[in-house]
Amino acid sequence: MLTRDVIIACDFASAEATFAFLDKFEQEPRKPFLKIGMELYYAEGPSIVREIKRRGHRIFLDLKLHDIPNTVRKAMAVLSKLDVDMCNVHAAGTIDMMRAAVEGLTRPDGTRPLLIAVTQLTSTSEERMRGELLIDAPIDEVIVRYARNAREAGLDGVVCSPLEAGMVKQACGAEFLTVTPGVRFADGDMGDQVRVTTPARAREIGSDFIVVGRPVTAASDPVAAYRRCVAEFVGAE
Ligand SMILES: O=c1ccn([C@@H]2O[C@H](COP(=O)(O)O)[C@@H](O)[C@H]2O)c(=O)[nH]1
Repeated sequence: MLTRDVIIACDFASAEATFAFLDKFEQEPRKPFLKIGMELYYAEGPSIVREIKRRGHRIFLDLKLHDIPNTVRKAMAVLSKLDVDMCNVHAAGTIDMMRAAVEGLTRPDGTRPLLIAVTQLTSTSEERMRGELLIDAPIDEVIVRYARNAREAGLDGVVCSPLEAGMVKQACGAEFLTVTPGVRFADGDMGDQVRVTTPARAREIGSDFIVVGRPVTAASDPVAAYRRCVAEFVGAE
């Protein structure tokens, strides 16, 4: 059983900016769990993963693979050599693609990082999903269906909004992970996110991990913002 935690999205353009940010957390008793996304990984490559790991952080490598099964299997086999704790694919790639991802990610000794699937991006509204993507179903149904597909393919959980964490747990079981971006403080700016809620509400609904970027990285005091997330979502330890 994994313990509820806050994951900081390190959406920075360079290693230099990332380490300047991380240096602020030197005195923290807990080493924050970090997410490395496309921007930082494409800028710096695998060395940024190794260096952050060397500093003792857990890493969610958020590259959201979405391609034909053979390509995803081979790409995941490469990523399996990086010592990350969690990585992901898009559930829209189908059950076959997700199964291929599991195969590729599994190391010769049978171990692998956690693998989760993005359901519908938290920046997508039901209106746009129906109107632009021509997916003609309630968004909650789509998310639960993608979560069931991910579970069938052998994945460990999904990325969804915290608003959907409860229904995913109900459909797929309490152990099936919900990793949830789309988190804002009650007084915060939504930016490009659509399906959002607060860290406190995410905890009530049952999310396992909240992923928080700009509310922490763009805060005037990022450490205080991170502590606020931990206090609301994890509570007293
Ligand atoms: O559906 C998704 C999947 C991934 N993300 C990522 O999470 C963070 C959120 O950052 P904020 O600044 O807190 O909005 C970002 O790295 C996204 O790539 C997501 O938001 N929604």
